[in-house]
Parts: sequence; C-alpha cells; structure tokens
Amino acid sequence: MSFVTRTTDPATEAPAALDVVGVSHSYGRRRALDNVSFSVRPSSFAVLLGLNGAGKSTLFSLITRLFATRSGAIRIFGFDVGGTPGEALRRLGVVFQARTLDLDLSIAQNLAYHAALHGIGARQARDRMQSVLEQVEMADRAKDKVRDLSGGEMRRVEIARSLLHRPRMLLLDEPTVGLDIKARADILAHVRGLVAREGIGVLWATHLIDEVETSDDVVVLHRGRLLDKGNVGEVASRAGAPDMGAAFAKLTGASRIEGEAR
Ligand SMILES: Nc1ncnc2c1ncn2[C@@H]1O[C@H](COP(=O)(O)OP(=O)(O)OP(=O)(O)O)[C@@H](O)[C@H]1O
Repeated sequence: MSFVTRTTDPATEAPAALDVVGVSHSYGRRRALDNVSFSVRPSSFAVLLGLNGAGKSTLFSLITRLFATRSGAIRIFGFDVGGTPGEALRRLGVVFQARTLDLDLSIAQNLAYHAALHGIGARQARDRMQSVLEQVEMADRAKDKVRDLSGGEMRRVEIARSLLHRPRMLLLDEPTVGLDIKARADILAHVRGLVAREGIGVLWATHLIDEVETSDDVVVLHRGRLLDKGNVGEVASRAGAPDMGAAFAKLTGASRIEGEAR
C-alpha cells in the first residue's frame, strides 16, 4: 500500500517524505479542508488531483506554514511543520501557482537572491545554481533576463530555484497552468526526472487527469474532502472504473474530465 497515515514506512522505518494527518481548515464558516490524511513516500511522484475549489492551494498554504495548522498535523520527513518548522521546511521546496520571478533580473540574479534568503553563501550558491539549472536544462541561459523567457522556461527556472537548498520533498501547485501541450509535457518530464534521478518526493497538484501516469500515487480531493488515495490501479478499481479519468469523474461527479490546459 503506497499511502499510509503513519509517520514511518513499516518496511524501512523511514519517515514519509510528507505526512498529512487529520488536517482541517476553515475560512470563517467555510470548511475548505475536512479531516484530510495522506502520505507521500520518499522518491515517489504523487498527484493531488482536485477540481477548482477542492482545497489544493489551502493544503499547500498549510504545508508551507503560510497558514498555521489549527487542527491535525503535517510532517516533512518526520518533522512537524508547527513544532520544528526549521527542520521541516529546510527539507521542502515549493513551486507556487503564481509566478514569482523578478522579470527585470536575470535568471542568475533571481536565483542568487533566493539563495541569499536561504542563507546559502555566495560560492556555494554559484555551484548550486549551476547544478539546479543543469537539472532543468537552463544552464546556458543563466545570464538571460527572465522577461525574455517563455512561460515553460520560467517554470523550469522556478523549479530550479525551489531546488537550491537541496530539498528532499517538492510541492508544485498546478505548475502547468497556462502552458501549451509541449511545455506541459516538458515540465512533467523534468519533475519526473528529479524523482528518478535525485530521489526527491513530489506532490504535484493538478485538475488535469492526463498528467497522471499509471505508476503514480494519487490523492483525490473534492470540496475539501479526501475521496480516495493510493496507486492509480487501486483507486480506479475501487471506483469500479476502467482508468483514472473515469474514476475521477465517478468520484467527483464531474460531467466531463478536463484534459486540456485552462
Ligand atoms: N482566502 C480565502 N477566503 C475565503 N475562502 C477561501 C479563501 N481561499 C480559498 N477559499 C475557499 O476555500 C475553498 C478551497 O479553495 P482552494 O483555493 O484551496 O482550492 P483549489 O483546489 O486550490 O482550487 P483552484 O484550483 O481553483 O485554485 C474554496 O471554496 C475557496 O473558495
């Protein structure tokens, strides 16, 4: 079973890359998350699948401590984000939905600024920059202004930036929104490569069913509730559906599945 609601993997005793346990969140009287629990294994690609308003961004805000977790617990490699935020967040990289690069600076300047924020010294920052830009095949563009990049290239730079402090767990909130099909496939391939090559655990939030592969783990979130979790085969079979697209439609009651970028 891929998803368990305990901190350690029973086989290896290794902590989960991400452990979300009984997490709820409300905005005033509106319940955005209702007792959500799931885990992401180290070195695995997990898809947080949910339509608009499912609660994906709210969950990310809680994991990254933008909001305090008032009910339930969130742990990154066993470190509670509330109790030991330094240890927990040091192991976490994040690519938010909104673009956050400074368009008037070069790629290198954007990354240097971020490295400084993380307390990475100048020499180490240069080495890390080279390495992370190579991972997304942007090393030859380091001096280019961000304004001159395509949307997909900007995303790749944001992924590189999120890797500067060597996180072991990466969160991406709808990272392909607004990109064309080629750029979407490209970003997905780069992030899947990070899982395979670097052993990073990934939680990829999306409403686009065609971003899910049969070997992935999925967490299906709908209107703040976790409808199912597990590998694609298990979830489809429990839903009595031939594939994940049909299972998602069945579970969420959606009349159609959005496979195209918005
Ligand atoms: N700041 C806020 N104040 C009040 N309600 C909010 C706030 N942010 C989100 N919500 C509500 O909480 C619910 C979950 O929203 P959230 O943005 O987490 O979902 P999402 O899955 O990320 O959706 P999307 O794909 O549209 O970004 C929605 O009903 C939304 O209207």
